[in-house]
Amino acid sequence: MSDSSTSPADANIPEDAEVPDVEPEEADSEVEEAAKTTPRSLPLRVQNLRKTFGGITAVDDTTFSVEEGSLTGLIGPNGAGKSTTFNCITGVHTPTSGNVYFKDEDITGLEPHQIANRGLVRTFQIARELEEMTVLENLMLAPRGQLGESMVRSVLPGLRDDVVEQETELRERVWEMLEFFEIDHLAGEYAGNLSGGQRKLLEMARALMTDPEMVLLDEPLAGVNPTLEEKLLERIHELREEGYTFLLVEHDMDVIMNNCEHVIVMHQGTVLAEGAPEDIRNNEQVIEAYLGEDI
Ligand SMILES: Nc1ncnc2c1ncn2[C@@H]1O[C@H](COP(=O)(O)OP(=O)(O)OP(=O)(O)O)[C@@H](O)[C@H]1O
Repeated sequence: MSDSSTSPADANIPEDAEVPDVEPEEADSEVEEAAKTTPRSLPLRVQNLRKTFGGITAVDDTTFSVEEGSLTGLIGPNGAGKSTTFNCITGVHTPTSGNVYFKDEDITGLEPHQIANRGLVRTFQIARELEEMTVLENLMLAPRGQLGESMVRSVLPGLRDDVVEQETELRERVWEMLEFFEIDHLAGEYAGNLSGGQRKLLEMARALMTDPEMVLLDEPLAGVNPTLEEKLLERIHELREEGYTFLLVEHDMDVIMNNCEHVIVMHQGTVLAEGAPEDIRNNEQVIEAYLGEDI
């Protein structure tokens, strides 16, 4: 799904260009060392986030960040404030106080579509109106800023060439996405007829059609059978290798512990602990918060 582009190695280098006098082996190890020590950037930063509903404090002074290109898990017992945090990040709720930054830009209080336009999206359940459309139509309608829709073409004779071209490109991208998620055989099926797992694949494909940099997944595996679960996780890992960043809320601890490289634990509206899965699994405070549930 990544664009094919010219690699630096393919670039034309003039014959008389000055070449640094470094032994190749030495240069390699320097690059490797730099990669190990250079911290990755933090596209998402949540700072002192607070959200109250009347007298209930759902999120209370929550601060965390997510590293670029990571698959980070957000966990916590029921009522810990995970969904409210998600909703504050993606513009569904306006925080009572605190800030959300995406790529160093303050996105606090923006509308969901404004946040999506900046490259931060979440998956949404397929709404009723979309259930009455085919899988293909669902994806055609998903991307931002598209001019060309089949419907527009049918009502506007003599569309501009650039609009037709845009629709052709869009169609190609939709088929690429359908094939990537292995749901191309369902292109003509109404979304309302899909199984729970197939819906999750479509939800994720819809989110990716907006060309995001970061995807927030709220329980992407709920109700998904093991075969589709494996497929979905494989796709998430492939996308992460391409550079996408993921924040994942999931109740299934095995999924979190086996797939995420960093885990943030919320409890009573705030961050209780964060770290590598093995550290979280052995963290006394986390074990206590889950009251002995298996983690
Ligand atoms: N719209 C709302 N109105 C009133 N209280 C709310 C609202 N949304 C969430 N809450 C309360 O805020 C607290 C945190 O809820 P939230 O759904 O964010 O937790 P969660 O960690 O996602 O829980 P779960 O894992 O059960 O989905 C809970 O006490 C919940 O009852």
